[in-house]
Amino acid sequence: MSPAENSTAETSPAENSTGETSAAQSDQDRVSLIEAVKDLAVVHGTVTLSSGKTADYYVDLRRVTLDGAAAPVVGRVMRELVADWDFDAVGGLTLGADPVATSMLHAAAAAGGRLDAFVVRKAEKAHGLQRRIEGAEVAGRPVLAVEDTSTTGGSVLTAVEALREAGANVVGVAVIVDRGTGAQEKIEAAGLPYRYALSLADLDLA
Ligand SMILES: O=P(O)(O)OC[C@H]1O[C@H](OP(=O)(O)OP(=O)(O)O)[C@H](O)[C@@H]1O
Ligand SMILES: O=C(O)c1cc(=O)[nH]c(=O)[nH]1
Repeated sequence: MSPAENSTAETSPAENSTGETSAAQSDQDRVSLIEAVKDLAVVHGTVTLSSGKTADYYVDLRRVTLDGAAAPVVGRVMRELVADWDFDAVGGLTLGADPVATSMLHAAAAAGGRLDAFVVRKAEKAHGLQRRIEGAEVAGRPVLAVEDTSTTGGSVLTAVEALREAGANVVGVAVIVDRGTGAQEKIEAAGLPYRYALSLADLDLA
């Protein structure tokens, strides 16, 4: 088998031999992701959010990013969302960001590429190697900061601050669901481009 044939055989059904997702597959992935978020993650009722504010619905994306069928879709959709950005490692503030980053790592591998991942701890670990950022070394590298959902943008900006302190070049922020409550403005004010895969309108929450 030639190297080209071999690489085709190793790609996922969603990818062609160059690792690009076809337009039809992208559309199908987006529809699947919207369905998964609506079915698994949207919970109606009064909830207290990370920021301390209250809201009348919650989007528990961990139920999607840790779902065996939906997680690979998350990886493909998020890679496609930032396909024109240049980075070689991905991660964010634990815990919501972690499976988003690893889904992208696996999607890249399935497409014959490579993407490293890292986890930004909420606080530096007090024992062991006492690291704040676990996994791939980020110093001097172009990295993408991800999040499952953003409300105020505070969590992902905490990660961005830690990454910048560690010497990473954060190229942008990407999240699965944007709640439309000020994250975009805050992240852009920090000098970063911001993209989201799904808006409230996509989830019939607007
Ligand atoms: O944009 P923000 O106002 O920061 O809110 C969004 C954050 O809230 C949730 O995490 P949470 O704080 O519940 O912690 P967890 O990821 O450890 O579950 C979510 O996963 C985001 O990280
Ligand atoms: O702001 C938050 O804490 C938050 C909102 C949301 O919809 N989902 C979530 O996991 N966190």
